[in-house]
Amino acid sequence: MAPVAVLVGPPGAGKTTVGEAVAAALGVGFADTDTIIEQRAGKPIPDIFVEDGEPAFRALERTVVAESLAAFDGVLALGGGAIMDESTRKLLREQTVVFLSVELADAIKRVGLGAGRPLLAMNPRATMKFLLEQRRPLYTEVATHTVSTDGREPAEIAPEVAALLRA
Ligand SMILES: Nc1ncnc2c1ncn2[C@@H]1O[C@H](COP(=O)(O)OP(=O)(O)O)[C@@H](O)[C@H]1O
Ligand SMILES: O=C(O)C1=C[C@@H](OP(=O)(O)O)[C@@H](O)[C@H](O)C1
Ligand SMILES: [Mg+2]
Repeated sequence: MAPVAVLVGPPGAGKTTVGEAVAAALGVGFADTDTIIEQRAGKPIPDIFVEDGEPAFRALERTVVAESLAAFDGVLALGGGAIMDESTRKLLREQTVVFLSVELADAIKRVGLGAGRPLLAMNPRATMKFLLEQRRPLYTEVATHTVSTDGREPAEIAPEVAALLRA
């Protein structure tokens, strides 16, 4: 079993929002690894970062992503940093992976002051700029499809993603 598609991209790309709409359009299930992580940990992501530290979050994320890739057959959204892990990138080589791209201006507009995203809690703009530059090659490496989201609404992006998955 494998997901119909895996959505990757930076925070604010719309993985969660667009992913839900794509799954609905295709009539398949939707899952977000961040939600599964929160269920497993029994607390929200910011609390995991503060109480257990980022390495503990990344370890749980690696496990949840691997399990979901093996067992889930709908549309799967990953957290923005999941692709930092080399073993995760390796697993993604066998998957249909849609990179939702977003540039700094729109990403910042969408995540605001970073509420609920602990990495962006301080200096959201500088941090986002760094994350985008550091991760862009990794998103590109794992992507089988790339869809730009800048200046576009989810209502326009989701049908485009659904269409390319049907093709
Ligand atoms: N294309 C878009 N245009 C405008 N706002 C968007 C778009 N995609 C997502 N959003 C909004 O941006 C915020 C972050 O979206 P989300 O789906 O959580 O992104 P991700 O999961 O990639 O971090 C949400 O408030 C969402 O409603
Ligand atoms: O970019 C990251 O490292 C993270 C992105 C978040 O997911 P979204 O990309 O859905 O915001 C979430 O997994 C966590 O806060 C870490
Ligand atoms: Mg998300």
